[in-house]
Amino acid sequence: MNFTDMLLDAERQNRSLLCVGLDPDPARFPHHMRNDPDRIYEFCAAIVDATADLAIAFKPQIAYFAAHRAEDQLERLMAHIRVAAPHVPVILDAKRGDIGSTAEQYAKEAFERYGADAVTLSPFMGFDSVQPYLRYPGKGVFLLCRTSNPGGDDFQNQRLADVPGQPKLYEHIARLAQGPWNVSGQVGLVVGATYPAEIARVRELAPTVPLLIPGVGAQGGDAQATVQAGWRGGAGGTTAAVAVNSSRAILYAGAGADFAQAARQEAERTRETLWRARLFD
Ligand SMILES: O=C(O)c1cc(=O)[nH]c(=O)n1[C@@H]1O[C@H](COP(=O)(O)O)[C@@H](O)[C@H]1O
Repeated sequence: MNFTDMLLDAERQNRSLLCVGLDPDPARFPHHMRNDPDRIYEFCAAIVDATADLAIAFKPQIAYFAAHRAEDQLERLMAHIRVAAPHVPVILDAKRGDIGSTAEQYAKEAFERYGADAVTLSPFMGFDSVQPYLRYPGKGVFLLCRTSNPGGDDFQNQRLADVPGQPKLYEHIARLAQGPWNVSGQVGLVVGATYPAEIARVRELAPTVPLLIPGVGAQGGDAQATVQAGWRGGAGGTTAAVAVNSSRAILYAGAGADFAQAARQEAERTRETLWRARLFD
């Protein structure tokens, strides 16, 4: 099954638009595990087990593993997700972007070493930097488009004088993802939940691509506005997946021995809010 179908299938099975972000920070671990990077796998596996029936996707952030020399724990975690949640796709958040020959190595890392179903990429270096990922059949890529951080304005909101219609950079990226760059049919976009008006604009320009939308929870994005702007589904309509990511608000919902249960409760609450927001579409 290709990545886009996996997402839609997980949405149906788990009745969820919630992407559970796996950003393990040992300094914020529950008291009995605090500051112990050797327990990254154990922490994340407990979160996966507690939310396997609630997530449309899992999104491990690679820096949180690499910073602690914990790539081997990420490998184990990927293998664990395959067993504990075989119906939930995994988006490796790596935000790669490099010349083609180097991108080939990054693609191999994401798809062969870690076995990810999709990866996040920066489109800044152009199409040849994205192409190596598109050669992996069925694998997804999410291009950064309108990111959730305030500094996203610096480039993404600037107009491109040399492109017909003088679109903003993020609008141009959305058009490329919907059209000429989407040679694999598995290209999606990253749009921040902190900017619902821009999510709606991206949806207008890219009606059928999956959207990864981080920024609810710790960053304060509006979950309901996000879904209303980005979700396209239901009978007769265009079906385009939306995965709304929350990391810290779920991972660190509790600091006691019952942290996984606390994470589940927060995930359930967020999933419910997102799921109900579809009804206003
Ligand atoms: O690509 C991403 O996942 C991403 C893009 C973006 O625009 N904003 C953003 O926050 N992210 C990631 O999404 C996660 C957000 O985490 P929380 O703010 O804790 O929910 C982090 O892993 C970020 O690196």
